[in-house]
Amino acid sequence: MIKITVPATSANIGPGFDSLGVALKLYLTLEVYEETSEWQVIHDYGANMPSDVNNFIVKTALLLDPNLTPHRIVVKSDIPLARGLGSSSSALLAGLAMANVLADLRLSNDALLKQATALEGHPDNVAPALLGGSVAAFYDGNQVYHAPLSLPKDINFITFIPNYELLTTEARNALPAKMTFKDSVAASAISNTLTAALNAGDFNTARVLIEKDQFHEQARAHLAPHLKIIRDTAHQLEIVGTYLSGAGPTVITLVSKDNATKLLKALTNMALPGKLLLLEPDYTGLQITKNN
Ligand SMILES: Nc1ncnc2c1ncn2[C@@H]1O[C@H](COP(=O)(O)OP(=O)(O)O)[C@@H](O)[C@H]1O
Ligand SMILES: N[C@@H](CCOP(=O)(O)O)C(=O)O
Repeated sequence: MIKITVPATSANIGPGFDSLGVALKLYLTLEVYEETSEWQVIHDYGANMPSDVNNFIVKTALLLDPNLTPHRIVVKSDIPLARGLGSSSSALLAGLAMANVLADLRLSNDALLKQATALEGHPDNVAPALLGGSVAAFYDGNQVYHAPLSLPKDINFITFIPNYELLTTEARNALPAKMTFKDSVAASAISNTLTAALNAGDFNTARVLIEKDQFHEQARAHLAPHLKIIRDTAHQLEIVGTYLSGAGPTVITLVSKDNATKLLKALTNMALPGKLLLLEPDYTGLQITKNN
């Protein structure tokens, strides 16, 4: 049996639209069993998720090798679908990694990252899901340039996952078609300074900049009205560092360990419709193990 494990991811981290992301300790696992005459996908996502060759994971694997022999595979995941925690990237990477192993293609991580980014359209989920930790990345249509970002030691991600789905395609449709030159300069300056602050270990500057996105949050505010509510609640506790995770609707606040309990308690008392989790970064990324 081959087991592939892929972490969830939180993309953008505020102002790093389509370029910053972090892997989190929630996982999709794909177990690959015996060869079969047709693809069989065992999962508990419900009847709307295909269980045959039309399954997204199988379709992705077949893009890498159309002649792949069908297998029985089992998918289990703690990553909620269409919530802004990178479920599609985890499934996509699992499919690519499965094809890489089954067809013995021996693609490097860089080659896999390029394939995954080309399919996903942006590298901010697939790069940290593959490599672990936090990553800054840029895809020029040909190559993925990427570099690790430092995270403060003992950082926690207080994560509110609303009980409704929001497809990334829908949330991308809400984005403006254009930005002025002046606004683009300001928005990228914020993002650049955030990455420098994180790599310098200056969390006090970083957490303020995390809330200063000018690329996407405002345009998506109507799709995730709880972003403002959670940010305001955190501010009342003097906690700064709340952002829309990926395309939403999940909202995350980056906190030090001492602030985590305080914020969790306040948010629990508000009983917003959804799930609250305290997550930590995953520093390992995609893993493959083989058991005979
Ligand atoms: N494990 C999976 N198996 C098959 N398809 C998946 C899986 N995870 C995600 N998907 C597909 O990706 C879609 C969600 O992707 P997307 O809208 O980008 O949201 P997310 O923020 O969770 O990545 C799902 O509706 C489903 O079609
Ligand atoms: N940069 C993308 C990130 C999408 O992440 P997801 O987890 O919501 O798929 C965007 O903001 O559209």
